[in-house]
Amino acid sequence: MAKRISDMPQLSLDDITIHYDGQPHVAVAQTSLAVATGEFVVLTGRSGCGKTSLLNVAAGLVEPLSGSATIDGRPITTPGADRAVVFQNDALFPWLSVRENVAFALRMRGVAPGRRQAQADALLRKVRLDNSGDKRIWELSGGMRQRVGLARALAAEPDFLLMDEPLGALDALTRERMQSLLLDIWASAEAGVLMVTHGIEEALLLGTRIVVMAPGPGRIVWSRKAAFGRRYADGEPIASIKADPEFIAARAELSAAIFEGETV
Ligand SMILES: Nc1ncnc2c1ncn2[C@@H]1O[C@H](COP(=O)(O)OP(=O)(O)OP(=O)(O)O)[C@@H](O)[C@H]1O
Repeated sequence: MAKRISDMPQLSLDDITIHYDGQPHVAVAQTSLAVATGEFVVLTGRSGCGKTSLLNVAAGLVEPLSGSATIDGRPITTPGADRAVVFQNDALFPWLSVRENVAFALRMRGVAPGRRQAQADALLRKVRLDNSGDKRIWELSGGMRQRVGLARALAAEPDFLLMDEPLGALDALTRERMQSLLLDIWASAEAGVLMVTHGIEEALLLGTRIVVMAPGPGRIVWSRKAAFGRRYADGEPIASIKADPEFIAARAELSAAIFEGETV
């Protein structure tokens, strides 16, 4: 059943400061970011500016020194079923088949045993792994593994999908296919997405909002809305979007925002 707008949750990070034990400086200083259902927020910026740290606060994996992390006012203190996390090298269970990896997440959600196989297969179809349910994890390519990780994340029916460089380890062609898959999934999942990437074009192609962080201390320095993903999802060829003067200008703007003030 479709959710009403008023039921749709919002993930809020307010005035977050992160300090790791033993470090002389804070990793992230007084940073605020919100993600609503239906948004695809892309977090980018130079290495070490605190992107993963901020995402990990949203995931409930890192506790901030100060500030508040909430979903609809409820504090985030631990990982929860309302958020699914996808990492670059997702830890799948190698002793289970592809289908069993996804079914495991369904079991965690309390889906009855008799319904898990059909639901797992439906999720595998969604990530275009229709005929791979019986395969073992070691038989899969990197891109296929990432898709199993995505199917497993979707099995939790999360309100928020938190992804840290999910496509970082993939070759250019697989990466492009996965970008379009991520857009399909986002369009159908009724979830809010927060994704970390180093890819400038990837950020513009996927994000409804792009947020740039800079280091020293980690903080947000730039943000803009984007609508290229809608065109991509509607079937416009990637080459045509990338050739659009608006895309070219946005890419230059984003690149300048990322590298502004860089001294090395
Ligand atoms: N577990 C940790 N313990 C100590 N310091 C950490 C830890 N995790 C991150 N840091 C430090 O916090 C700062 C921000 O790191 P973080 O990984 O969040 O940045 P990032 O923008 O995601 O970097 P990258 O793009 O290289 O992945 C860095 O200075 C890093 O060394």
